[in-house]
Amino acid sequence: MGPLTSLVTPCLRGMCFLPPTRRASSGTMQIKDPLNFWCGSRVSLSDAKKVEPVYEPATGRVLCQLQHCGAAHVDEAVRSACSAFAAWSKMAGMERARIMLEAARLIEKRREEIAEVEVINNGKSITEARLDVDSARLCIEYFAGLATTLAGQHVQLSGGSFAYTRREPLGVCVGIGAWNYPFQIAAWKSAPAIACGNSMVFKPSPVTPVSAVLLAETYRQAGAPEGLLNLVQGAEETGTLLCHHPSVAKVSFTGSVPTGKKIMEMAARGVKPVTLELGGKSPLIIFEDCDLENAVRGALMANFLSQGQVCSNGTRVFVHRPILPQFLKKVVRRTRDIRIGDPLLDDTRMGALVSRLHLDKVLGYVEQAKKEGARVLCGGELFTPADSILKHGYYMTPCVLDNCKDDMTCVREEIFGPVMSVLTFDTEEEVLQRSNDTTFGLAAGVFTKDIQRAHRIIENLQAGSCFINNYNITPVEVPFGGYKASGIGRENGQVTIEFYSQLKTVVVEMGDVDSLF
Ligand SMILES: NC(=O)c1ccc[n+]([C@@H]2O[C@H](COP(=O)([O-])OP(=O)(O)OC[C@H]3O[C@@H](n4cnc5c(N)ncnc54)[C@H](O)[C@@H]3O)[C@@H](O)[C@H]2O)c1
Repeated sequence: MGPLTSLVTPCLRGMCFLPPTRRASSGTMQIKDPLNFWCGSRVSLSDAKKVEPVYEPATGRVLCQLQHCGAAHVDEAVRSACSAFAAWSKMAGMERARIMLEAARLIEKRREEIAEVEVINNGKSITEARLDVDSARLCIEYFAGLATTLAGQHVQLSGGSFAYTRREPLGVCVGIGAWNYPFQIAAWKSAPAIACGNSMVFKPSPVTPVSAVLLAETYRQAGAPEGLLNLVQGAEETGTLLCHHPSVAKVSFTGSVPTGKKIMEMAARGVKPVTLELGGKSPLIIFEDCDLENAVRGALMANFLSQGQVCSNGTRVFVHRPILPQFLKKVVRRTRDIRIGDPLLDDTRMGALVSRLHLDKVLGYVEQAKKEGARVLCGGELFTPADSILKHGYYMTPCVLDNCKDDMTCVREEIFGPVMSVLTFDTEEEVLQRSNDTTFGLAAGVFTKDIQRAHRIIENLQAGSCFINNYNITPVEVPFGGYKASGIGRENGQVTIEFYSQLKTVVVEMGDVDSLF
């Protein structure tokens, strides 16, 4: 595979894409246009707070230079969102829905282009990136439907008087995203926000700043007012400016627990509501009466999607002692078979981790696990694909650790890489106690054919997103979010409307005022 620069043609502004009949290849995309976006267009900063390189994980090559926003830029973006809010919040739900459905249609049309950009900036496989784009589109379609249903209540009072409630938007919402699902996170935050009549300023992770701008452009092309979704690029400093901005009504954050705590503290100072989607160290419990083939497939889905960089991953795999040998044999065989390599190829199942720094961190966790007594059954090593273009990419082999104990670092901390820790258990009571012995509470899963046991276990697991006989399935129609330190609030599902709107009560007097004075 060699550079194909002469074959590329621009399809989306600023990005070089192959014509629809050709596919992009790793190591060829150039990104020149600015990635900040407000007042309906991309903005180049002459006075950027900082400029730093963004990498292509598959090749280790610099993809573009990111301009970080300072206070004045954040203020411009928030003002842009304020002016869009004035128009958007007064539109009927049907009118908002129409624009959102058009945006969803445009995303479907551009599915391949967006997925390729995601792969090139994030390193995940194209197969997964396409599903992420689908999830983003479905989320926008789902909340477009809900936009038409927003309504209040009418309550009869005595003497012909009555009260009614109005479900109203909050104002300018801020979204701050992590790097593992860049496009999908931007959609999962903006869709419910705008369905409720809010506008948004979104800050992507500085590691993966490239795809969210395609979403902002798409809303605009679909007919949304200028400033409905704005993007400010940057890191901690830019995020802090957003959280403290006096015109911001709410902060919705996806990221790590330590950053989530800081966000909550900042929002508390302005008495702003928060949605926090944070990290996890979730248990997956496999009983001896399960369908073993399905349980093994579930364990792989629970650990190796997105190179293991998934918040809800079931990385503590508790296996009932009688089936441990069969489980390990099957899971190791399938893990060894995972095809690692160029994430833009259709048959690749595991691409590159997001950055050199993160790859080193994950490999460090494997070394630490070995020192603490865990046994590496497969993987956990640097991987260099045969294609020379990929030789500086951030690849590792997916790892299964056996002989794990509850107090090991690999069992207690979120590794956020392709590392599965296998533990054994004997009784239901024991596995429940051990599963819940964590400050996290994002997700949990159980494999068993005993339906009473399945529901009993799930009832007693302290986790917000649970699975019976499957894992990591996230339909947009159902709420997603965590218990305990894994978060506050929910994304997706009807309940999310409550996190992006507020209720006004109006009491209407039909008689005379009965004054006590
Ligand atoms: N629960 C979920 O839905 C979910 C989904 C994806 C990722 N995650 C979690 O995200 C983490 C990985 O993502 P990450 O490394 O990008 O997380 P992170 O916490 O380092 O950063 C997340 C975002 O916060 C910004 N940020 C950092 N410091 C800030 C501050 N002081 N004020 C405002 N913004 C600030 C970053 O620039 C980035 O955009 C993992 O812990 C993972 O579990 C959770």
